[in-house]
Amino acid sequence: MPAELSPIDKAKFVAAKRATEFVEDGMKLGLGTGSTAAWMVRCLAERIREEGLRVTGVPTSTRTAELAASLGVPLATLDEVKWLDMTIDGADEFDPHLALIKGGGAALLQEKIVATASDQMIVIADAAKEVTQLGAFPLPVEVIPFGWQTTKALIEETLVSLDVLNRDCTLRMNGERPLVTDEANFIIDLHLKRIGNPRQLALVLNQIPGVVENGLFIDICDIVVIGHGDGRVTVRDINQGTEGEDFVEFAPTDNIFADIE
Ligand SMILES: O=C[C@H](O)[C@H](O)[C@H](O)COP(=O)(O)O
Repeated sequence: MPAELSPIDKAKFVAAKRATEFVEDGMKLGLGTGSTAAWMVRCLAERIREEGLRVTGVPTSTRTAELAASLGVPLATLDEVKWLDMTIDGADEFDPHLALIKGGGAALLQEKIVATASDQMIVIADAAKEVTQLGAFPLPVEVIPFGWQTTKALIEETLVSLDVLNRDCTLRMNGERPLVTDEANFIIDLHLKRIGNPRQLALVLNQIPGVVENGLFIDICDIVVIGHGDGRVTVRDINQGTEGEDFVEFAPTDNIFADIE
């Protein structure tokens, strides 16, 4: 068990813990990917152990699948369950409309499919992820490896025509080699000077041959749970137009650190 969590990890933990309180017995649940989503999987596993909560999780990456399986969270594929009650996932940025940039962990494709197939998407994030305008975080785009350089050039041309390109797009690397996603694709990160119209950008990007999906999630997220390092959580519901503040006791048990060195 780590001696002390950093304030940012505490913020992620409290957001994740609060979000798992939305989970009800019998739910089919999309399990997001990333460091914040990993806390959610740990908190969920704790509820399963302690309360006998019954859920079926649909993971959005092999990483999440391995973590959830190792902690005893029952899993199924999306094709087995077809539709989900809720997805809980992290984000790289969220704006006042709860539009998101996702894909910093290269899992955006499965994440978008799973979130879209859910009645409700809850995003969990530390407060630093909140922005007034998306786009400071490089926008990840998943492309097929065939002809990726041509696809990248077409993306850049499109961004120039929309007057949003800041500097050349970059192929995401894993050491010396291109990073390969769970779907055996590559990721191109887009460096934007501004997002422009995110809805238009998302549509235009997906029309470029070779592009599989982009990391803009628009009108998908319903609730954001924002964690703070002192244990406060802000719950913002875009459909209800409500915002409330809570406090989550920061008392993680030894069990919750079981998979952490
Ligand atoms: O591809 C990865 C996902 O979209 C993550 O949910 C996102 O990058 C946030 O990750 P983290 O919680 O580690 O900041």
